[in-house]
Parts: sequence; C-alpha cells; structure tokens
Amino acid sequence: MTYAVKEMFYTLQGEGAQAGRASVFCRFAGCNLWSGREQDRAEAVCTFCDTDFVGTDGQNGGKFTTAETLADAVASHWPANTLGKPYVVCTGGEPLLQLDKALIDALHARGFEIAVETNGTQPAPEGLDWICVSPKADAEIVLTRGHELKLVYPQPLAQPERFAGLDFQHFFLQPLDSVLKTQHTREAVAYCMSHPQWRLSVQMHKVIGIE
Ligand SMILES: C[S@@+](CC[C@H](N)C(=O)[O-])C[C@H]1O[C@@H](n2cnc3c(N)ncnc32)[C@H](O)[C@@H]1O
Ligand SMILES: Nc1nc2[nH]cc(C(=O)O)c2c(=O)[nH]1
Ligand code: SF4
Ligand SMILES: [Mg+2]
Repeated sequence: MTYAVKEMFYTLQGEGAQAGRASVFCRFAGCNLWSGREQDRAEAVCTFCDTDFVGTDGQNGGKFTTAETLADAVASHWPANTLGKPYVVCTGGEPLLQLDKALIDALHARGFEIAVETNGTQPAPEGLDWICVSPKADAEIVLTRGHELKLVYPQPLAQPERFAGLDFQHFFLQPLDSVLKTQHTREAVAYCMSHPQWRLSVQMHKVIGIE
C-alpha cells in the first residue's frame, strides 16, 4: 500500500476534547466529498473546507511505499526524551481512504496513540484510539460511534438533532470558518446554551496563530 501524504507537522491539537495536546499531524491527500479544486467547490458535497489536501507537495509530504517508512516519518517529529504519550492525528483530506491496519500497527509499535479526524462516510479499521467524526451536509454517516462528534455549524443539511442520539462521548459544535465566522460563532454559542449536551469547539490554532 502506498500512502499519499500532503503534509506532516508537529503542533498542538486545536480542536475538540483533545485541544491543547501536543500532536504530530499527518495530513493524507485526497477526499471523497470534494476534489480540492476551487472550480468544483460549489458543486461538492462538502463546500466549506478550510484545507489544501491536494497532492503530496506540502511540508514533509510525499508518497510512502510502506507503513513502516510512514510510521518512521511520523515518529521523527516527536521530541526525544520526553514524558507524555506520543500522539498522532491522522487527518486530510479524508484519512480513512488510506489509513489501514498495517499503519495502525506500525504507529502503535512506535508508542503512538492514534487519533483520526474523519467525515464519517468510511468504515474505520480496528485499533484507533480516538475517533472524531465530523458529518458533512447530507453525506451518509457509516461511523455512528466514536469518541467525539464535532459538527461544523451551521449546516442546513446537517443539523445537530440528527446526531444527538449517536454513541459518542463528546458532542461539539465548531463554528464554520468563512467570512461569516463571527455570526456562526454567535449562533453556535446560542445553540450550546440552549442544548447543553453540546459544547463549543473554537479552532484554537487559528486564534493563536499556530499550524
Ligand atoms: C479538513 S477536515 C479533514 C478531516 C475529515 N475530512 C473531516 O472532514 O473531518 C478537519 C476538520 O476541519 C473541520 N473543518 C473543515 N473546514 C472547516 C471550516 N471552514 N470551519 C470549521 N471547521 C472546518 C472539519 O469538519 C474537520 O473536523
Ligand atoms: N492545530 C491544528 N489542529 C487541528 N485539528 C484538526 C485539524 C485538521 O485540519 O484536521 C487541525 C489543524 O490543521 N491544526
Ligand atoms: S470532508 Fe473534510 S477534507 Fe473533505 S472537503 Fe470536507 S472538510 Fe475538507
Ligand atoms: Mg485544519
């Protein structure tokens, strides 16, 4: 299996229940809900993506021909001789188009806890330590359980009520980042205050100016 990785970097998780945690981000190339080309955005299932996931030309990106070489590359970004469990966030693009058992085993063998950020449309391989599902528009969710459900808000075709009964430990609303971000944030705050099952996820990395 060859893995196509857009970029890889060490930062703090900026979103959800693990916000603030040191993490290696492994951003896989490609997504099933948008081509990544601006001319296709308006017609895509997911129209608000804040990420360039096309190709393998980002920092530390590339094609990795084995799980072992990709896991070695991830591990090379973790600081040596430190306390705290190594943590990798597999994102994209849509990571579950590529992340498989061989890579999970290779990352575990290097001591990593493995998190995934997924749109929920693909089944997950066994062994993931943290599953964050972020539903998009009317795309069908096959991953209906996990650790956190983090819904970008507002989405007319994906309202919180549709997901509130699913089997997740945490429920987050994350304001849709666009020119209307301030308004979206106000609306998300109001929804969380009237529906206390939901908490607000502010994209901390954008506020403080880190990757
Ligand atoms: C770029 S996506 C990649 C992972 C996966 N494809 C997904 O959608 O969950 C990473 C996270 O960013 C969120 N996101 C993408 N665009 C956003 C935006 N404009 N505003 C707020 N969150 C956004 C997604 O919902 C997801 O939780
Ligand atoms: N710091 C930081 N935290 C993040 N959490 C989810 C991200 C993503 O793009 O998947 C992301 C990201 O791009 N940067
Ligand atoms: S599903 Fe995720 S990666 Fe794909 S276009 Fe939407 S936000 Fe971006
Ligand atoms: Mg991001």
